[in-house]
Amino acid sequence: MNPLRTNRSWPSSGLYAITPDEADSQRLLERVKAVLGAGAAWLQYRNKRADADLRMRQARLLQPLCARYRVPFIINDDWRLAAMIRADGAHLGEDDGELAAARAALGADAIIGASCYDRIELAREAVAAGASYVAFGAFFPSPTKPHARVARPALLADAASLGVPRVAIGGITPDNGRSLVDAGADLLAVISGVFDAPDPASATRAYLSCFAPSH
Ligand SMILES: Cc1ncc(COP(=O)(O)OP(=O)(O)O)c(N)n1
Ligand SMILES: Cc1nc(C(=O)O)sc1CCOP(=O)(O)O
Ligand SMILES: [Mg+2]
Repeated sequence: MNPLRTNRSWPSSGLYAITPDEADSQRLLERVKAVLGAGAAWLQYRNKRADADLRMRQARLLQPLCARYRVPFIINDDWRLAAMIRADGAHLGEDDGELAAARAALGADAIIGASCYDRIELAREAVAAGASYVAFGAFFPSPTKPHARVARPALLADAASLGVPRVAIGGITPDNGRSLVDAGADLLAVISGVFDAPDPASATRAYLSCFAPSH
């Protein structure tokens, strides 16, 4: 496991829950509360369908909950929103702006993640530009992003020497997650497997078993 390079003491392994495109803010809050209560390590606020106003309101609703559970609160796509509300970090993909600009705005202690898809070179560049973690995927067919590029689990081992936590994403279930942890993933990032489940708390607990020592 690679520790996060920040002065804050955040966990650097476990379930990284990512919110779904939920318009009903109260329902979102209840489901996130269940997931954090069941032991998710990190939360990313992601809502690709919301306008800027709803994203701001939902982010402000979830932020104190994360603080209460001592779970880092990461904003997807929009480092300016993260800076405005003083979130714990931001996640940036290839269309989401310059990582160095996000680092300059958010400061040294922010968690800034970078999508690296199926490419180790992107991960090297991201770490050089100040990324706190690198994310690879999709490892399995993703109900949320059916056309995502496909990544090989061996990438996770290739990225070990980068010295930052490695996040795996894309179609991860409680049944296939352990194979990625065994391949080197520090965090498993999941949307549908957690939030489309009838009981997100028990789904969360099922993911945690991917990190338990095997007998
Ligand atoms: C942890 C994590 N990994 C990857 C992504 C995907 O980011 P991106 O490629 O920018 O795609 P969108 O999420 O913006 O659709 C992520 N959000 N989180
Ligand atoms: C947002 C996202 N990014 C991916 C990538 O490969 O970069 S896969 C993905 C969707 C993850 O959702 P689910 O857990 O429902 O498959
Ligand atoms: Mg993005």
